[in-house]
Amino acid sequence: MAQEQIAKASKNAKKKIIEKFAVKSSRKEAWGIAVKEAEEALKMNFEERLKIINGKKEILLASRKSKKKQVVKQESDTDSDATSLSKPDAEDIQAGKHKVIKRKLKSDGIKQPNKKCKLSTQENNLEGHPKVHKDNKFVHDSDVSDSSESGILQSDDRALGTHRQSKVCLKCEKPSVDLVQCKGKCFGYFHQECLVNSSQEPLCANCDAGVHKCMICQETSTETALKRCVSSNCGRFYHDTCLKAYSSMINHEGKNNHCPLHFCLTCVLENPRSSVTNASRLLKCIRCCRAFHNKRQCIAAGSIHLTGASIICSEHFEVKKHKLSSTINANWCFICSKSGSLLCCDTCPSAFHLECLNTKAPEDIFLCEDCECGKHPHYDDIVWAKLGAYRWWPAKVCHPKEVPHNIAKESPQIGEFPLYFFGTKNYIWAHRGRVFGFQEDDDERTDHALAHPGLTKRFNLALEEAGKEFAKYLKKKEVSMLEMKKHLKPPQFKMIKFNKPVGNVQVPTFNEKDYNRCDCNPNSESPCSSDVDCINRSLMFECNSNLCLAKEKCQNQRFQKREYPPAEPFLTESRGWGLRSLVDIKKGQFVNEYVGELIDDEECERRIAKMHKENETNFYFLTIDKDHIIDAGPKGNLSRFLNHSCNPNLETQKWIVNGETRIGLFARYDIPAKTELTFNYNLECKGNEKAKCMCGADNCSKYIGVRPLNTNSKAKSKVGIKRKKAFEKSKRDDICVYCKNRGSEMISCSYRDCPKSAHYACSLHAIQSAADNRWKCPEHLCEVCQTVSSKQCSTCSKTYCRQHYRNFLKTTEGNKFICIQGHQT
Ligand SMILES: C[S@@+](CC[C@H](N)C(=O)[O-])C[C@H]1O[C@@H](n2cnc3c(N)ncnc32)[C@H](O)[C@@H]1O
Repeated sequence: MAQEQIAKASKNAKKKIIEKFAVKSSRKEAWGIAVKEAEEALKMNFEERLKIINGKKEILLASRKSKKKQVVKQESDTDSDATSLSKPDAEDIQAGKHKVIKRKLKSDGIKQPNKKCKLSTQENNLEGHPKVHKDNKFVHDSDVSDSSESGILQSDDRALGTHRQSKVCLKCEKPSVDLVQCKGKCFGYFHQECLVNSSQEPLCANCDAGVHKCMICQETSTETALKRCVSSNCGRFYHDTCLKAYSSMINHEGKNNHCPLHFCLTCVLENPRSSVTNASRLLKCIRCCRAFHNKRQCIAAGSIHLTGASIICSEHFEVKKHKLSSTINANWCFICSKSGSLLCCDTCPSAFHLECLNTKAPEDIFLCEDCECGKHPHYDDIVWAKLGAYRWWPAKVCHPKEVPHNIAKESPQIGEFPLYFFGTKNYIWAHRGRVFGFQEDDDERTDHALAHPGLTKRFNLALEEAGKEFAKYLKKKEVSMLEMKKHLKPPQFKMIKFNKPVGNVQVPTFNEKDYNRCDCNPNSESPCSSDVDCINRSLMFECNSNLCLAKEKCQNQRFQKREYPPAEPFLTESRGWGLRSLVDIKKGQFVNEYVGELIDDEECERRIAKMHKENETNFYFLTIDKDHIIDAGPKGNLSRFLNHSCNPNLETQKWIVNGETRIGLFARYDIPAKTELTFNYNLECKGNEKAKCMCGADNCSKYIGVRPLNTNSKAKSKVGIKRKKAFEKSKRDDICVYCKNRGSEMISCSYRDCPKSAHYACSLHAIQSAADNRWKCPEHLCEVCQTVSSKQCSTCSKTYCRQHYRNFLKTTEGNKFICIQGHQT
């Protein structure tokens, strides 16, 4: 009874206002009365609203019904003004052809765009009051009641109203400020009546029964079979396998075991290899594991806002038979653009040849990669859209806030969003099953135009408009990408200064006795630099800071002093993060040391297997020798961001620093500031086998670790071997200095430019007894103590170290050395 009175009073008040306005003679008086009555009417609305807030649903329904009646009346009043949607290509399609399409669509069970289609025109709606042609209206009665009954509000933020601060009941999905938190493990909120009545504590049915729904596969399992998100107050459950499969599919591992509801899916899909640092609030889907930043470029179009933090995402769109809600697939392959027998995605228009996908026909339904990851259209996307018999037509995905009033107020189904058709200026509510992304040059498809000689002006206009909008869209996207990249931080790792041995890995302890002091004059301008012939430097030994006579002036302690030119990680186009220098670098300059955990081969294989299992694609293993591998994954320094290139600007060199072998990166040529720094991974960087190389170099071998094409001697860089001058293989002796035979597995003498080689097996004893684990041919070892020699007899090539040479060598007139004992001439 009360409702009727309220509705009647409100109607009367409005009527009176209009009447009073009509009285021209007593305008002032009428104005006064009108204001008074309008106030009353407003008050009435306020009361109405209060009642709604208090949960008096009947009043809400009554008010909606009365409003709807008005809309219907308005529609019938404006019949004559409206323009109906002209079929975009009606003129183009010859009658027969058109019929064929119609028949096909009919047989597919797809509804034709008829008088009930969801359309309107901009001319009528953008300004002033909306005028909707009867034929263009598409609000189904069922839609309105559907949404109100399921508690789903419009996707327009304005509709949130008092629900912004409230929570959502996880059973009936209605937002309310009056909810009780379940005392079980789910931490969910429910209406009292939605909880289990029998239990003493407030418990939801799932917690009461000890079962929960996996937010990924949506199947219910017992608590023991599921894993709960570690985040406090999250309480979402997942099957471990589902979580792993999902993480690898979207190429993102939840930080510290947090579930996917703690990162923005859109940001992750756009930058899978980066941790997204934008901590702005996330809108979380109450039905699944998807969350988005509360920004129009992040949120999936068609998601329904329930509260300021909860949505039902567009993934939950359901095909309804009575609506234009089925998916229409393209009749060409999205890879090769040709027609034929196609595998159609179940939820979007994409279609593929099995051969193009290089896969077998799935037994179950097929979802394309984008749909599987949950990559849905976003607001402002320029798309191709199809409505029944109409041809694929360029359109824009609009935000419900930005469409004409009469379109916006229509209550959409979850997953539906308004589309604006270029050229025709029509609006329609659509879903992801009817749209696919516009691409660069789509507006210049002249072949398409040629295929349809009768192409209408309107279609051309639509293409032109879409092209312009798309260019704007790309520009905007680029700007926002750049902006986003500025806020992105590289994935986290622990910064360390030196290699950290792990497990059984041993590093040699430094013994001062084994150290060879160089001959450099400590008083010279730059002792131990590349300008002077420092014996340690030539042998790729660093001088010891305590023992080198040059002390602080010594220029051969670059690893120890960490003399790295400043560099910064940056996000590359296709290779994840890379490193670039902030200053100019000179040829031969020490750039960085590759540091990380020092592991053995066994541990390395174990780590690689684990990473392969988890579909990890970034590997940070660099081999020093078969027992020592550096893993810069968990711990390292900036060098871990160095990407591979088939034509790199850095090369690796093995140096001995206080008895330990370390790997340094040195410039192959002058490198200007802001250039990406790269080195050739060769086979020394494990884990990248078969990985496609995206270095873009002219000589790229297409795969990381495969020898680059057309390499010249300059481009060759072998990890761990420094050669001051090009060490061309052809110039090397291929006869073993010990057994005098040729053969494979030869190693080269590490002394300067010495061309001598030996079989690995033959030289093993020498390597093992060498202080630095490196082989030098016997010629370069002191005849007495087998340490590195410093002087050599110019006649017989016998060599002696600094301690012993005076006993065995004498200087000749020509300042050469010769054995004291002399030689037979
Ligand atoms: C040492 S990490 C380099 C840093 C890495 N890009 C990142 O984002 O952390 C090596 C990994 O980077 C990627 N990568 C390096 N160079 C590449 C290249 N030329 N092409 C494709 N991927 C590359 C591969 O995934 C490789 O396993």
